[in-house]
Amino acid sequence: MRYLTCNAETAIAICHPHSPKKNKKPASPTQAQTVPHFAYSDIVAATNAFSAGNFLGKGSHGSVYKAILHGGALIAAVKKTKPSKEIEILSNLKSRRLVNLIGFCNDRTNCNNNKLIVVEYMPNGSLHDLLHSTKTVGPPGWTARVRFAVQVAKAVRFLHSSEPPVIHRDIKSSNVLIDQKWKARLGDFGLAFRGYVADSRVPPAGTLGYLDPCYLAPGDLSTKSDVFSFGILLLEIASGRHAIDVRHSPPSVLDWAVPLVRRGHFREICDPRIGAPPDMAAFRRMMVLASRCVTSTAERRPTIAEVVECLTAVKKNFDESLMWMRMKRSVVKARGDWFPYRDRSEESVRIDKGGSRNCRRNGKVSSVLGVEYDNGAANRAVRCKSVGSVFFREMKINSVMERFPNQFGFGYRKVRLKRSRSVGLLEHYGNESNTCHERHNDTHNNDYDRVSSTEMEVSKLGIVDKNLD
Ligand SMILES: Nc1ncnc2c1ncn2[C@@H]1O[C@H](COP(=O)(O)OP(=O)(O)OP(=O)(O)O)[C@@H](O)[C@H]1O
Repeated sequence: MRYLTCNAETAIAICHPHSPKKNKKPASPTQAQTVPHFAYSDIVAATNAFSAGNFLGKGSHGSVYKAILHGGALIAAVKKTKPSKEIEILSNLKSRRLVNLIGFCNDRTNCNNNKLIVVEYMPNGSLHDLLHSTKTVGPPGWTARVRFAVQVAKAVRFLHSSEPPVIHRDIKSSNVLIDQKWKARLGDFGLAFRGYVADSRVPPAGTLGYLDPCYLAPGDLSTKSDVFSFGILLLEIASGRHAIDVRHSPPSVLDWAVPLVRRGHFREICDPRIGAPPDMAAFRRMMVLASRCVTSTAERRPTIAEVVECLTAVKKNFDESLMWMRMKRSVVKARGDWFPYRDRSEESVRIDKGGSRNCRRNGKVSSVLGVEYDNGAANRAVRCKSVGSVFFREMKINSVMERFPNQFGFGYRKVRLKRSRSVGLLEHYGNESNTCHERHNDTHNNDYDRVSSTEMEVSKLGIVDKNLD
C-alpha cells in the first residue's frame, strides 16, 4: 500500500543534493536504449490470457503475471504501470542487482491508457514473502538475510551513482525480488526519480512505514530518503517484523527497534524464529548502521556507499563465524569414544585438515601422530573431515581470532602445520602455560611439522602460525 502517489509527469526536475549541476539536462529520450515493444496479442498469449495460473501477485497498480514469450525461450513478468517515467528510467539502467526491463506494450485500447511493462521474471518471489509468509519453507537464516541486505544496498548504490542519479523512492521488502540464483534484486521503479534534485518538483511519495519523515516537500528529496527506507528494510530483515504492524506496540519497527539499539538490547531485535546471529558483534554493528540510516536528520545518515561497505564487512564476519562453527562441529563429530571430551587432565590436539585428498574424498576420520609436549604428556590427535582448504588460505587468522574470542572460548585453536600447509584446529585443554609442540604425520608425505610454541602463548585467544598472514 502506498502512502502517497507520484505525479510522474512532473518527475523531471534536474538537481543533485550535494553537487548541484543545475544546467545539466537529463538524458534525452533518444539517448535511452531502444526498448522492445510487444503487441498486446502476444502478451495475452504469453500470459495465457492473464489466467489465474500465471498470476504472480498484486500490487497497487494491478496484478502481475508470468509471461512465456518467444515460444518458451523467454520467461518474463508482465505488470501494469501508471503513466510514469518507469520505462524511460529502466531503459537507461541495466544491472544484475535490478529487475531489468525487457520491453513494454502500449496498446491504448486494451490497456486502458496504461502501459504494460515486461520485466525479468523472478522465480523466488519477494523478500517480503520470504520474511513474512507462513507458506514458505521457513524464514531465511542470518547468512541469507545479510546477503540480501548487501545485494539491495548495492542495487541502491548503483542507482545513486548513475548519471544522472536515480532515487528509487519506494525501497521496501515487497519491491525486493529474489532471482533464480537466490540473489536479491530491486524492482518496481514506478515512483523512481531520475535527475538532479535541487529543483525537484516531484510531490513526496513512498510507502507508509518506509517513507522518510524529512521528505515533506518536493525540495526535500535526496538520496538520503532512499537510505532511510533502506534502514527500515534492514530492521525488518533483522527482526522479521513488518515495517508497520498494528499487532505490536509500538506498531512501527523504527519506534520499537531504535530504542532497543540505544539501550544496547540487541538480542531482543533478532528474529526469534532463527535465533541468535552467528556473530553478535557484527550484528550490533549492523543494527547501529540501521539506526544511523533512520535517524531523523537526513544529513547525519550514511551514504549508501558507506552502508554497502559496512554490510559487506558484517557479511564477512558472519561467514567467518559460521565457518568456525562448522569446523567445530566437524571436530566434535570426529571425536571418538576413545577421546574423552571432558578429560581436561591432559592436553590434546585435534586437527581438522583441509589439505588431505583422502579425507576430502571419503570424509573419513583418520588418526595422525599427535603432539609432543614439553611436559612429556602423551597426547593424541584426530584429523577429521575436510571443510575446504581454499577458504583457509584466505583467512587472516590473527584478526579472526581477535574478533571471535568466544569461538575459542572452549579451547579450540586454529593452526597451520608449516610444512604440509594444512590447517587444523588445536584443542588445548591443559594448563595454558604448557608449551606445546605439535608433531603431525601427514599420511601423504610423512612430514613432521612443528607449530611454534611461542605463538601458542601469544594470547589467551589462541595461537597462530605467523606464516598464515
Ligand atoms: N518480476 C517479477 N517476477 C516475479 N514476481 C513478481 C515480479 N514483479 C512482481 N512480482 C510479484 O507481484 C507482486 C506485486 O508486485 P508489484 O510490484 O506490482 O506490487 P508491490 O511492490 O507488492 O506493491 P506496490 O505496487 O504497492 O509497490 C510482488 O509482491 C511479487 O510477488
